[in-house]
Amino acid sequence: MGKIYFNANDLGDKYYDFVVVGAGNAGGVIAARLAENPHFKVLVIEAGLSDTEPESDVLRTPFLAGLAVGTKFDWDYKTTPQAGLNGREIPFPRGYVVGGSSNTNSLVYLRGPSEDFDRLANISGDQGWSWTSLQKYIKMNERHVRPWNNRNDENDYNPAVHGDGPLQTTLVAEPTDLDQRVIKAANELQGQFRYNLDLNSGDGLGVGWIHTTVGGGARSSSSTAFLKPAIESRENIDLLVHYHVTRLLPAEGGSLDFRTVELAQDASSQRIILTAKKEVILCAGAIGTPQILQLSGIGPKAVLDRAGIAQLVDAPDVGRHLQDQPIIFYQWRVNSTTLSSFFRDPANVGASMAEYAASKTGFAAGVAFFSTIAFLRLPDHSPIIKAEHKDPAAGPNSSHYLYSFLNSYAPNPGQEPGPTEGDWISIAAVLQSPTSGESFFACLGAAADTMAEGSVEIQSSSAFDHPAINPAYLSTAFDLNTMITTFKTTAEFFSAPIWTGYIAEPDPEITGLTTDAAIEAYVRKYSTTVKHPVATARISKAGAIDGVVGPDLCVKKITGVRVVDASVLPFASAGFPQAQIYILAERAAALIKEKWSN
Ligand SMILES: Cc1cc2nc3c(=O)[nH]c(=O)nc-3n(C[C@H](O)[C@H](O)[C@H](O)COP(=O)(O)OP(=O)(O)OC[C@H]3O[C@@H](n4cnc5c(N)ncnc54)[C@H](O)[C@@H]3O)c2cc1C
Repeated sequence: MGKIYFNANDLGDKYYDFVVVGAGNAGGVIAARLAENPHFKVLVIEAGLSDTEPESDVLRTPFLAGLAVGTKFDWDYKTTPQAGLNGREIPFPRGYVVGGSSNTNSLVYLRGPSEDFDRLANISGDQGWSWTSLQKYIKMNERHVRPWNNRNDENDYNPAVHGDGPLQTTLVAEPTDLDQRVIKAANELQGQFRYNLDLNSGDGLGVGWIHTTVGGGARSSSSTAFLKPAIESRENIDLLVHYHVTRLLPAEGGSLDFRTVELAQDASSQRIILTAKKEVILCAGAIGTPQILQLSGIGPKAVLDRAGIAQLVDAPDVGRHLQDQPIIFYQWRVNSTTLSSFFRDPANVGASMAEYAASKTGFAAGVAFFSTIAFLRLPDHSPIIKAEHKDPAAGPNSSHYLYSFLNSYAPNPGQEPGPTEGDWISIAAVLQSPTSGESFFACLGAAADTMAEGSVEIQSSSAFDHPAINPAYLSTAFDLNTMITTFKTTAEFFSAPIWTGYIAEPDPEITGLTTDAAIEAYVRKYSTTVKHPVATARISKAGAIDGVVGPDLCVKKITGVRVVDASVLPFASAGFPQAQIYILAERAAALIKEKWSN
């Protein structure tokens, strides 16, 4: 068995071939796969907490997915004031825990269009990143399992596109009336709203079921599926918890080999130095990775100068090109019962939690309030695409925006009833109807692509100061137009016969959204983050002067360091990033193993 350390001094004089920085979505996969070679010794260093800490039920219970935001398991970042959002600074969650954001996210597992991966192959000049080439990594990573109630879901997905990997994914256990209506509306409307049997097939357009990273009634994360099983079964992998990697250090003598990491528990504690024999693999995510590189003197000169860090390597794209999409909710009152009535009575939620605690079954064992999704495109001759002379989608079969349908009320930040901090009961406060005795449902609208590019920049030379995170939301005409379209096309979707008599009336604020100007005002007032940041250490072709890593994910201009996480993805994903990052990590691990196996 490997060991889990909470004190770096206990590592003694151990040596490691690989030091993996960050035990998140990618880091767990990289570490576990490398440890499959018994000749490799692997250390994973995680800044955040153990995922078995008290209160970690919030991580494991599917019903509570997303509620770790703002708790001790969250980095508690905020963006800079966003001009496109009326100057608001918005919370920018990231998992601060073993498992990283794969342990705190909303569980959606959707790989996105094959064109996203083919674009990655073209940008990097390595066809190994294409959808077709990646199939074996997709299949070795993920496995479809039935939901907790063993519902026969055979007609709701395509088994041929799923594999036999450790990561478990599942469909909704008890589809609701709303879910069934969404699928029926798709069949009635066809066209861009056509039903898509399995949105994980590489066909990323249309309306279909959401797959979630849940198995056996609990979250399946990179910790539970990869890292922990590896530590429990192998001698050659250790985990050091609650230590920040504060920077990478170059080898002595002016070499640009950066296989030495400096770490510490907090700003004032002793610095510890470790050197990887083979490689350091940065898996610290789209915020942590550019932060570590900049702290190490690898980044844009102006940013490093302002923070008082000597530039060792000119790498202008470190921290640049940050992409993340805006998201918003629209609500309608319905002539039917949705979960908002269920949530209104805390006794219902209490009973479900008790059942879950006893047997991992029941309502809390699944994601019951958003189980369907639509991936849609702007019209081919959209004036906004013409005006921009550019289409940010990866190709003609990739979406520009998406809807998800929530079987409950869902307020935007600042709308009532707002979330209360704290335990699981808060979800009832968030999702119940605002008016007693009535039922609501909500449509989540989000951009799938964005033209905005922001930045992550360190503000000081301390690894314990948060960097400035500027996603530049709604800073382009394209992004604004896309968000306005998310609302306008709801009318088209709700024109399907199945909705007749179901939708009673829009929420009062939605009633006023009759002009583009009114929708723009709503979108700027309420949009927040979809929480999918990428591209802050972008991949590019070998030898290209732009980008941070080459096609093998090694950091350009230096030796000894690779990056494997969301930061290398060159553009916002038209799917959901966790699936793409799992796939990226599988192939990256294979590349690393291949390099060092002889
Ligand atoms: C609340 C929320 C909901 C989301 N919902 C979804 C969803 O439903 N579906 C989906 O596909 N995606 C979702 N995402 C996004 C998705 O989870 C992330 O894009 C993905 O998990 C990022 O993977 P990663 O490996 O790049 O980073 P992470 O999984 O974030 O891992 C980075 C790890 O590095 C650690 N770290 C950072 N800095 C240091 C340092 N200096 N030293 C040591 N360790 C460090 C972090 O603590 C973390 O554990 C969501 C994200 C959040 C936060």
